Amino acid sequence: MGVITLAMLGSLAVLAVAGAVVWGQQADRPDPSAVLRGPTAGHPLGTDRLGRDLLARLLAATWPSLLPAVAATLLGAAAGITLGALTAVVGGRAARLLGALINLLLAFPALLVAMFFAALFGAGAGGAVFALAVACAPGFARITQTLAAQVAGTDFMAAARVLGLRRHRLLLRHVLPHIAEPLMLNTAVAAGSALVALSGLSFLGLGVQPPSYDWGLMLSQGLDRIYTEPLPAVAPGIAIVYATVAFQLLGEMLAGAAVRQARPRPEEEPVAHAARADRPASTDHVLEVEDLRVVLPTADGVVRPVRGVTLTLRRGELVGLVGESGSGKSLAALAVADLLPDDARVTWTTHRFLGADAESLTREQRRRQLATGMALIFQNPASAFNPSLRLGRQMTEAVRAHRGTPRAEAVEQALAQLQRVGLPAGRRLLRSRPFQLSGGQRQRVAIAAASMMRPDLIIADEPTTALDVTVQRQIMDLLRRVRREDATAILFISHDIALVADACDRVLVMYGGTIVENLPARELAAGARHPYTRMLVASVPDLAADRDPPPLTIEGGPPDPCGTAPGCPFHDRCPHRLDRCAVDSPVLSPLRPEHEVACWRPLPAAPLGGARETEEVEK
Ligand SMILES: Nc1ncnc2c1ncn2[C@@H]1O[C@H](COP(=O)(O)OP(=O)(O)OP(=O)(O)O)[C@@H](O)[C@H]1O
Repeated sequence: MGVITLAMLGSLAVLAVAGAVVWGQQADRPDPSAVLRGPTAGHPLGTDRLGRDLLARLLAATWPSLLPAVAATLLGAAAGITLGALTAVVGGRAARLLGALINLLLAFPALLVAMFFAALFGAGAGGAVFALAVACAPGFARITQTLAAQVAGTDFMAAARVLGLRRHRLLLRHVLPHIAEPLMLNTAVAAGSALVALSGLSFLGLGVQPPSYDWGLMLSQGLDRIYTEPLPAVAPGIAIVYATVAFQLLGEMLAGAAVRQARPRPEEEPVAHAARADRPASTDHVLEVEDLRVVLPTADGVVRPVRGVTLTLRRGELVGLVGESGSGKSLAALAVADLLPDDARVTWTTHRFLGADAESLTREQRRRQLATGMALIFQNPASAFNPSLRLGRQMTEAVRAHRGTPRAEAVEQALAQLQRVGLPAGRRLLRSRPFQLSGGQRQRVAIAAASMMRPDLIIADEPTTALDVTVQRQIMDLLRRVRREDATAILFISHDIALVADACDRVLVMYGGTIVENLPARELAAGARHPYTRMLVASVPDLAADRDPPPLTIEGGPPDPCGTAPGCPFHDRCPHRLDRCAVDSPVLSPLRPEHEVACWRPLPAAPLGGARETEEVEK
């Protein structure tokens, strides 16, 4: 498509530049002896009423046909984009007024607007260009407004506003660069439409006026004798279609290039989705995942945020997943829930949920199994709910869709769940919209909604991080209640080591996309054997502890998620590393029942005094 598009655009560009120079004289030379001729060898498209060669006129008209179309598009785009983008940087009332103005302008059909203004500005090429620019500006304003609205709410815009950036800087530096790509595509496509519209205006006598001419005027003049000589009308029609298709293809090509740039193909990895037959399915195991890997394409190459995660969750078990930011906790969880974007490459050797291998299910069976068996609770309860829908509808949606539960029964179930999470005024709540609730209430509703299907597994991705400390404990207690009463397994992702140690049964410690230690939560403080776990625990500040020396910090930074270096991911930050740590990757191996570690040199168990003492003893 790229080659064809470039060939078409190239031919138009050559004709536009050379057409008037090469064929201009011939196009304007009258021949009284050859008036209104049909196609002959000398005049392949025939002649007009002054005996001028129509092929020469068609080729010479490339420039006067294309230039006004491109000019009108650029003018309309500049006006529309400015209008639309302003809605993102001006304040509330001004933005609403601008929005209303855009809606008002859009209410009139573009061609009617163009005809009105063409008549107002006076017939002629200049008037037609301005008329068309006015007509296409609202379309650009609308798409820009929509795109800019997505940028307006971002954190970086908020930060830029806090920094006191002026509006034009916000516009030029933050808004326009983020939405430039779709606008360019739109402009290319709009140029084709502008050509058709301008030709239409010339056809109607509102555009180019004789003795000037463009394809639209030639089409109009050829129409008089279309039944006797079709070519004089058909040929300019074909020229208009040809140029319009070239502009449309340019838009398609730019769109394709944008998508490819955003999603380069991830490298093929030799990991197959082959289930391991040597591990029998266990009904006690809700989830069994082995060697889970995620590869994500980005503009700078592929990242490998999850690099061989193996985890098992038993029924009713509350398992904490901890690790520093960027270690791949969320992506591993989303991969388990099949919620990663389509371009993510997810592989595993075993993925068994509720005893069924993922490969043995059809797409539809798997979708249904995940929808009914698994629920997710996200960090930000504000974005977990659709702000425009009442909570009742959102809470009952899944049971009604997947279980066919009648509405009244679903509402009763929702009320019972709300009661259980400590929100007794259920009926009023079900009629509320998410923004009417506090963060803690919303997270309770999220837990109630997650429990509606009585799922076998709840993945809670930092459900307490956005809440204050007292509410955090309440939410944690709720999750424990849910798992106790429903025997639901819970994977609890958190940065709060103390909370995890206190509330969970087992802790998985993640570093650099792999699980480096799996141990009972009660042993986290004193029994951790991996140096990273030990340092992670030692870096947690304790209100009761002596502040001198200050809490430990782990020197260095996390491994590059794009890197492919061998060895232990923690080796360059590890004070206990051996030579082999840089070259051999340790695998998660049992030290004793219920305790696994991926380390070539696990530390000795710490004395009862805790991790900090061990660090000091070792130093
Ligand atoms: N859509 C994405 N495209 C490319 N890289 C991504 C994408 N999402 C996440 N990453 C990268 O993958 C790595 C792991 O991200 P993930 O969100 O799983 O970390 P995390 O351990 O959950 O961190 P946090 O505790 O801060 O939420 C990070 O380096 C992140 O930058």
